[in-house]
Order: sequence, then structure tokens, then C-alpha cells
Amino acid sequence: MELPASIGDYTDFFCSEHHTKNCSKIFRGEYALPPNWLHLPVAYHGRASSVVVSGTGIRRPMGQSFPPTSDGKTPPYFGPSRRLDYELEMAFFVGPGIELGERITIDNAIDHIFGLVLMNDWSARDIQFWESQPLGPFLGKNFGTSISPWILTLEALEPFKCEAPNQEPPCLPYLTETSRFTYDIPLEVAIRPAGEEKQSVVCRTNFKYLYWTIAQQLTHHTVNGCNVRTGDLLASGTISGPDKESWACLLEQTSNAQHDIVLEHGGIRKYLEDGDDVIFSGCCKGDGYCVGFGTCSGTVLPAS
Ligand SMILES: O=C(O)/C=C/C(=O)CC(=O)CC(=O)O
Ligand SMILES: [Ca+2]
Ligand SMILES: [Mg+2]
Repeated sequence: MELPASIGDYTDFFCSEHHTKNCSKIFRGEYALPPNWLHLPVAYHGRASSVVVSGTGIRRPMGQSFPPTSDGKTPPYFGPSRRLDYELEMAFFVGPGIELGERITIDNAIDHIFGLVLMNDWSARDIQFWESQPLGPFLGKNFGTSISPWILTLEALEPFKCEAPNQEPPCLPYLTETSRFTYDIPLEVAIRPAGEEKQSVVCRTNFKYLYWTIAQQLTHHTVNGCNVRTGDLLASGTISGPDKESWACLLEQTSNAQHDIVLEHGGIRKYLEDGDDVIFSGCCKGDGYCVGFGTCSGTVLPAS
């Protein structure tokens, strides 16, 4: 399998209200949205060079972390991440790009979007937690990002259009959609431990939970004149829904290793272990047919 496009730039948004609040609680102690969150789709620039196609092994990253139970005086240490996680996301590919200084408007954003893939934003929570103030994600996330090999075009997804969540307070006019829609895409995460035949489903969620739409993401990305090019990859952020089963990373499901999740076919996890195969799938169900994204998978390889 090969990557479906040559990816020049990759951006990761933060569009799930549930994921944002859960992360705030775990990382900063307060179950709340940042003050900007309801007014713009928050994002960071990720790294395109380490986006890989489904099936590529993901090496547990080495890095610098800070002891989680420290009194604040213990120094940081270096070693393999002990808190390796997945993040279930979807991402879209930019079709026709724009030049530097131009803007994509909310009414024509969809014409610049080619289609969607499944995406795993592998995240090393211990490295991320220690490094990310004040500039955001860096080495805790850029060691690997997996995408599914097949792009589903927006035309193929047309029958699965649905209303997007109501936005309150209303957003600024440049982000206001005349017809506000998203897609009903049921998604699943499964873990298959090394040597096991059966996989255990650990998350069931849906793309439709996201507060910010793909049209709003792309419009916001270019509102300052930032150019986008054909093949750029813009990801949704972790697609967590309202209930625990839909929380789309282990950080949320185990409250950052405070408790275990139990796998259907035996075993427990706080975070991923070497040899775990993490399998994302997504399938839109029509009347007697299914439009599928296939899978986006990757096996955790030991640190080297
Ligand atoms: O709340 C934080 O400090 C960071 C949270 C993330 O890791 C989120 C991120 O990568 C964006 C997302 O997947 O929604
Ligand atoms: Ca992410
Ligand atoms: Mg990543």
C-alpha cells in the first residue's frame, strides 16, 4: 500500500467538544473549554513527513518526560514512552488549492475538499504533557500518523450527509454556513494484542459529533491568507462523543492511566503495549449497502 497522495502540509484540528473538555480536565484540572474554542476551530501545524499509510509499524518513541507523581523537584528522565496512545480521527485532502494571500470562503470551501480518510494521530502522552507548554504538540505526536489508503470522495459520502450540531453562541460571519451539514460516519477502534487472533472493540463513535465542520476548518485555515495546496491533509482532531464508549483515545478512557480498560478477549490496558495492533474502521450504512473506508491500522513496535 502507498499513501494516497503526496502530503505537503498536515494540520490537526481540535473539533470535538467532549475531547477538549476531557483533555482539559486530565491535563489542566478543569472540565472546561478554552475561551476561544466556541469561536474558532483550534488547530496546530503537524508534521507531514511522518504521515504513513495503514499497515506501517509504529515505533514506540524515545523522549523526555517528567515523572507524573513528582513533587515538582524530581528532574525529567529520558526513555521509551510509557504512555503511548492512539487518537481516532478523520482527515480530508485538499483538492484545488489557493495561492498565498487568497482566502477560501465558507460558501465555496466544499469545492476545495477532495475526500476523507481515517487517521490515527499516535500520541505519547508522557512526552506530550512535559513538552507542550507553551507552544503545543511537538515530539509527542510527530513520530507517526497513520491514514487509511482509500480516500472517500465527498460525492461518495453525499447520501450520508446530516445536520451538524447547533452552534451557540453563533460564530462570526466568515464561519457562518448557510446550510450547515456534516456526515454520519460510524467509527470503531479495536485493539488486537500480539499473538491474539481476535480483536477487541474499545471505542464506538461517529464523525457527526464534531462541533466544527470541514468547511469551517478549511475556511478558518485560509482566513489570514495562508495558502493550501492539493494534497494537504487537514485532520478533525479526536472524535469523542458524549458517552464513555465513544471517547476516542486511551487518555480519556483510562483518565491518563488512573484505571484500566478491559479488552473483550482478555487483557487490560492503561496505554498501548508493544505488539498491539490498533485498528480503526469506518463504514456508512446505506439501504442494503455500505460505503467503507477500509481500515487504518498499525502495530506498536518496541522502542529502539
Ligand atoms: O488538551 C491538550 O493539551 C491536548 C490535547 C490533544 O492531544 C489534542 C489533539 O491532538 C487534537 C485532537 O486530537 O483533538
Ligand atoms: Ca490529534
Ligand atoms: Mg501523532
